[in-house]
Amino acid sequence: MQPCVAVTGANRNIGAHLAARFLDEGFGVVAHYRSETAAIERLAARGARLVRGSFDDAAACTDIAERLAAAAPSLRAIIHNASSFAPTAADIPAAATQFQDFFAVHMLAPYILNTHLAAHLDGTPEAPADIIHITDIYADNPAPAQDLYCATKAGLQNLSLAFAKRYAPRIKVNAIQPGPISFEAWHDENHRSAVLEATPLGRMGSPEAIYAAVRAIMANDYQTGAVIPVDGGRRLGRG
Ligand SMILES: NC(=O)C1=CN([C@@H]2O[C@H](COP(=O)(O)OP(=O)(O)OC[C@H]3O[C@@H](n4cnc5c(N)ncnc54)[C@H](OP(=O)(O)O)[C@@H]3O)[C@@H](O)[C@H]2O)C=CC1
Ligand SMILES: Nc1nc2c(c(=O)[nH]1)N=C([C@H](O)[C@@H](O)CO)CN2
Repeated sequence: MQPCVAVTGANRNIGAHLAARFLDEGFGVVAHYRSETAAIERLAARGARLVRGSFDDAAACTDIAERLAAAAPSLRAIIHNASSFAPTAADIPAAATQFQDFFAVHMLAPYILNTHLAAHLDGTPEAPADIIHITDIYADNPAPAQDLYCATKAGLQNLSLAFAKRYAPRIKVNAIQPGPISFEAWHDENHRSAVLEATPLGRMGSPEAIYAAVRAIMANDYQTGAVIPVDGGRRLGRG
């Protein structure tokens, strides 16, 4: 039977690329998504099983976890890719709402899904399964304008270390820290130029670079609790 991988936020960009590449390589895929997109329809047409839902609160995360478990009784890996990214709002009530939303998708959802799905991960001490959290280089060195996003990504990164201890030796738990893979529409030209100027490799990364890091972690049976930047050196700057 083909090994199966669950990917969250699989309807666009990096998540959609990860799911498509796992299908290319003959894995079964359970694709979680929130909004309908052409990319999620393409994954379904290629045989991916779909689980739709929004990580709004504990009840919603638990419901999604149960539907993921039903869709894939046996899992080789779970990739926590889903994420919300926005500058912190200027007023406190709006920022407080953002904080709850970022906490739910970046920390509560991985916590609940991992706790529910650990028994469905088909690892052994000799051949461990994988949980991979996609964090951000900003988890270690936050951008003040996105402080709430960064803080919850740092929380996810810390959960990676706790889960690495909790689920060893049957499951490895690692984090990947992307650098500039894509820009948001609200990133102006000055920001884009400044980011690339501060990136030693001088160019944007790609979703394929993240997929390569995912597959390298899965291929290494002696790596857990690792935090792996895939950022063109962006975290170092040039100075
Ligand atoms: N792109 C980059 O340069 C960088 C990316 N990263 C990280 O890499 C990962 C992928 O990035 P990227 O592809 O750009 O991400 P996107 O922002 O393009 O997509 C995020 C995904 O998460 C889903 N999502 C967001 N909030 C929720 C929620 N509350 N419940 C369920 N699903 C939700 C989105 O669904 P919907 O379509 O419905 O909104 C979408 O599928 C993320 O974890 C991101 O933080 C880190 C650093 C840099
Ligand atoms: N969920 C997301 N997280 C992040 C995104 C994104 O588009 N979605 N993008 C970035 C930035 O582009 C950054 O890497 C470059 O300034 C960070 N996180």
